[in-house]
Amino acid sequence: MADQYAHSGDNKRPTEIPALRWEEPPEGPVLVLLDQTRLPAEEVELVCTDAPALVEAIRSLAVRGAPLLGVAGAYGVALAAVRGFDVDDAAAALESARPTAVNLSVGVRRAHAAHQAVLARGGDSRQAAVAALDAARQLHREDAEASARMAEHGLALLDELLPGGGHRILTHCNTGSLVSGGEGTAFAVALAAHRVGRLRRLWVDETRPLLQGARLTAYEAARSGMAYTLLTDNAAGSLFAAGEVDAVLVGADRIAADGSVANKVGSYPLAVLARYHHVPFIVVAPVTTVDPRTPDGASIEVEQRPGHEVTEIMAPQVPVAGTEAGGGIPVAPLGTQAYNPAFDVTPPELVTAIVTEEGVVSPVTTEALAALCARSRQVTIS
Ligand SMILES: CSC[C@@H](O)[C@@H](O)C(=O)COP(=O)(O)O
Repeated sequence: MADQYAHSGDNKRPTEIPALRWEEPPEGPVLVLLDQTRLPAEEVELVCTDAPALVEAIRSLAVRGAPLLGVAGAYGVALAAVRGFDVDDAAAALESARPTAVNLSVGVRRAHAAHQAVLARGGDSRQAAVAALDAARQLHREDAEASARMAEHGLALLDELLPGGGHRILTHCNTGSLVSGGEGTAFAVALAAHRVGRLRRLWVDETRPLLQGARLTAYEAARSGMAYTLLTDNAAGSLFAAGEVDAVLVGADRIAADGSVANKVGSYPLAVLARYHHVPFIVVAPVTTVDPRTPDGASIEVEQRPGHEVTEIMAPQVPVAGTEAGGGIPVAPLGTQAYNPAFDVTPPELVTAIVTEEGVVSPVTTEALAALCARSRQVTIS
């Protein structure tokens, strides 16, 4: 395919964009988020001073992506604790802010458990708050480390599956430093391939309806200097048919015990296309995304988002109160019903491999995933 479709990012700014940070100004501790709803047009920060503000930021997707939701949730518990709010209430509200990404509840529970453990030992609320914050910081560091190890394992897998090099990788949604304490999941693998000169091109699905691919992945790809090309989600079929895709790399929001993968809606059709065209479909996710308590794909709760995200474009993320409208530009007749699941589920038989920081699972089976979880100190098998 002709190179006029490619965009070589020429912006050599740092590739790691801090998606969130903890700050302690004189007025009191805050969690500062890069507002992802405003990217790429503006780099605007959102300052959360309490858990309800963070819950709203999570619902509106100002902060998003499975690993980062876990880190944000943990800091949210710490924020409630250090500011003297009810920590149990905050933890419950944060955990239920979005249902599909298991990492959110993993992060919230980890900081909450650290807080509770100190109280149970007779510690005071200040000591308990310090423990919650330490747990959040530790999770943040672990996420960065996991990201680096996933990139190593993922690159080795690509080299094994595609020995010729010059990889043309298709990705969906956004999985880079905007969703992680490090360089992300699937995007981190593409970045690793780019750094060693083996990425020929990153194909970026725009990811309707909220355009995480166009707005965020293209933003990250441009910053990294890699060759990338944006396509509408429904152009992926013709790209496969033209023989232009060597591998698909996506992240995950929850991986059931049987290896079913919930990820951004549109991932499942890519897996079907990949199988038809004999292209590997690779999922990259930290071990915390594997949820042994969810037995199979049918048991994964898929978040349903408001219809206006489909019937309008450019809607502000805070909906217009008391109406179904989102305040954006209508692209469908008023009153049109919309089907808007945020995620879909890919069955394990369509997944070539799951890359984690603990290594690669391939073929994807219940037994192999259970062994992975048993090896990892981060996942407790019930
Ligand atoms: C590493 S990120 C994996 C997933 O969280 C990502 O692909 C995704 O689906 C994010 O969805 P979002 O609705 O933007 O939070």
